[in-house]
Amino acid sequence: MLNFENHPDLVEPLSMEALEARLREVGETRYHHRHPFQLMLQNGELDKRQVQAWALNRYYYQAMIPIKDASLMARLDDPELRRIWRSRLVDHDGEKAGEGGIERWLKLTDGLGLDRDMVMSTRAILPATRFAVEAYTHFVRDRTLLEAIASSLTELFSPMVIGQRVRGMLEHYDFVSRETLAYFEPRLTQAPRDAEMALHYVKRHAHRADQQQAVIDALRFKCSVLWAMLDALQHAYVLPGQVPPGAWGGGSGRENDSQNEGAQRP
Ligand SMILES: O=C(O)c1cc(C(=O)O)c2c(n1)C(=O)C(=O)c1cc(C(=O)O)[nH]c1-2
Repeated sequence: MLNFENHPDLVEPLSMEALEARLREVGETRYHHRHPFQLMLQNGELDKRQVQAWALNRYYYQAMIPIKDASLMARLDDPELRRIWRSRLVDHDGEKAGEGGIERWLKLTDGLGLDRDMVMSTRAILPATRFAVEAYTHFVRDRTLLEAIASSLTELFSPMVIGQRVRGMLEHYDFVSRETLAYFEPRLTQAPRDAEMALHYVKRHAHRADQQQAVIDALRFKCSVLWAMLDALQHAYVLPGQVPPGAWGGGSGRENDSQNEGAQRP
């Protein structure tokens, strides 16, 4: 039976070990490895159009991650911490054009036959994708530094979900390859490095019960962001839902593609 971590709000501070255990419990119950869309993706139960929709929408998350990291970095007054955090920007943006995680994500959308300009314009993403990702960037900008750093702790759990996803996708879909999924390979070392640093910071800085509660809530919030992104895909492209006006409805998105379905022009 899943426990939805029904703990009362903290009154007394937890030990560092107990705080970490509580954070891991949040991930176990709320992270997107349990989402039905993620399960369908890794079990080969989606068709190509649904996988394309996932890659197209997730591009917006990828594109906004360095922006949220830059806003977080602007608030770090310790050069050592800034140096460490800076590696996240380099991971995504690369040292020069044609490198980095965003570029590797575009290799995935290219490989799936989506038009780069359409993907990069983000004009065809779902409204709920946009709102969820913006909620994350605004959270990091507006909340305390401790909460902002804690909200990245979902990365403690991402290697597990990435491993399952890549294995499942390679096994089940003939329209993806190791090359098109190359985005995920470096994440398996980058994410643990980043998550360790964030966890270390949180354990050192969240002493009081209210600070520890804020950290737990920040991680729950971030799990909700990722969950809401998959809910949006599930609703629009899997359930007998409806693709919202202006969002991608099928086809490559290139101007002259007769496969393009309705709904593309906002
Ligand atoms: O594929 C995934 O399931 C997954 C999850 C997450 C996450 O848990 O937030 C990130 C990523 N990927 C990722 O690639 C990434 O760069 C990333 C950055 C962050 C963050 O919060 O700063 N999360 C994630």
